Amino acid sequence: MAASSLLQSPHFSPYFNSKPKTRRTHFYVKASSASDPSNITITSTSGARGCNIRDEARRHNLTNPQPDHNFSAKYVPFNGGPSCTESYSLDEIVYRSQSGGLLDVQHDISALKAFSGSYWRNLFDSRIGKTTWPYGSGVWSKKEWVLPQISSDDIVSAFEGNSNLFWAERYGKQFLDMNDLWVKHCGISHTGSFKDLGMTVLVSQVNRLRKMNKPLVGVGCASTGDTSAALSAYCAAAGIPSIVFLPANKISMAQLVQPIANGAFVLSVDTDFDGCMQLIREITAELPIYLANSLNSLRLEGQKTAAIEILQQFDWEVPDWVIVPGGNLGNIYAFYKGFYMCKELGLVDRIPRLVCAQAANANPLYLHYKSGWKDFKSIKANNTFASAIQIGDPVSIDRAVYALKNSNGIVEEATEEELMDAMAQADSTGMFICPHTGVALTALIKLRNSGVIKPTDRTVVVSTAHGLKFTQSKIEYHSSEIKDMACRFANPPVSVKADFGSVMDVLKKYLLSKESKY
Ligand SMILES: Cc1ncc(COP(=O)(O)O)c(C=O)c1O
Ligand SMILES: N[C@@H](CCOP(=O)(O)O)C(=O)O
Repeated sequence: MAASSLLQSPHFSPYFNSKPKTRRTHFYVKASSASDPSNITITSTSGARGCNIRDEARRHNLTNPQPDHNFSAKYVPFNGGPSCTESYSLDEIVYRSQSGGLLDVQHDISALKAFSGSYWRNLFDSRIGKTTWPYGSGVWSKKEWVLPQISSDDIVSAFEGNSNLFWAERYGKQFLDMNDLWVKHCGISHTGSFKDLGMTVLVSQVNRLRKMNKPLVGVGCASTGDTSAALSAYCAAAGIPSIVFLPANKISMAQLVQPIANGAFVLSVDTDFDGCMQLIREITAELPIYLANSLNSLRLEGQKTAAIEILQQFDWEVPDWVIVPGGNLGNIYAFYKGFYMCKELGLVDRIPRLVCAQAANANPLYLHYKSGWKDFKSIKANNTFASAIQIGDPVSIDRAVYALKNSNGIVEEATEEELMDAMAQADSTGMFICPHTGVALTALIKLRNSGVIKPTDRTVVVSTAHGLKFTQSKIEYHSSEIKDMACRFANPPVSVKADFGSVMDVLKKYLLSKESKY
């Protein structure tokens, strides 16, 4: 029987029919060799009562050794070209190429290509909605494409990913005359941002390196708030010390309290994010602290799974546009890489056009794009409500330019008023987005107004963090407290005396105002 039909067979959805709390039956795809993709069987094991999912996976691996596949990955210089021979094992501690350039994780594509696009689609689909370790994670459900060589036992996961792809029906129709607008809610996640996707990969690899007795005492990052939250949570789950460098008074309270609560060593540094980034790079070169920012290409391997997930959620149909807010610029490349791998390995036949959206107060990529990609200049980023992307010297600038050039991409920007208005309008249709998503929505509004994005184009806006991390900006907006901003969509609470007549008066006024709109 062909692999794809086996995977589609009713036997391959064991969890819907079993009673997980008492006794589980696990089904595994087993390939005897990567060079013979047709030689795949499905075997099952029965879990004993009371044992946990990691134990079950461990026992399964002992009794059914992993197939002798050839999947592997290594570091190579980013965009090094076919003649480049420089490479490093993922078990080395290295962040830069010999020439000082960025690195990329390169997979053995020919080994992955031994399996068809439909094999991969079916395999990934078969893992959704289960609790099998580690595939219950949206990241590790694509393990073969992420870190193929890591033992499942070393993985540190909060079953991140599998985030909601929300059909923005009312927002699309009411504000943009669009019928097929979607918001990928990457911020509805373990620590409230897409950073969890990359951090599970990085911390898992650190866990492995520490077990190999590599000299790593802790893991560190510079952060505008979300990377530090994710790093500290995953490190805490694994019992690994984390050290975070935060720009003093430039991140939200909700973000600041996350690493504090998770037991990180928190340094509040009197500089901006770019200053913190410079410092952590210097420090990690001197001390046995592993660098967790997206300069480290391991992170992007996890983040790219959000792109694969979007395709999967559309039943492997490719959207026309994907809009991503950009700061340090790792994520826009991660999306490109995820989409590109799906095309290269035959899961889909094209990739979407990418849009990177920046705050006008922190827009070095936008300026570079507008100059026709002439020489890039870093800038001093100004304060923005989209504080997590207040970055003037993005480490992944080369990756972002590559992603945009190769996806026929566009860069847009949003002023403070535009991003706050977009956020308020989106919230008024039932979302509760962060200001960075407001930046992405502003890009969409501009591209719809100019006719670049058509009403029927299937468009995905990537929402990168949970709105609850940024309540202060919403409070200021709805109190109309922001200097030089009209706050056109503010919806302040109405103070009313505690008597029947007063309440009736304000309610009648409110209901009349609603009635006049019909
Ligand atoms: C909420 C949020 N959105 C967007 C971004 C931008 O992602 P990147 O730095 O990968 O461009 C960040 C971090 O930089 C972020 O924390
Ligand atoms: N927004 C980020 C900035 C750092 O980005 P990274 O992806 O390079 O870690 C944050 O939350 O710190």
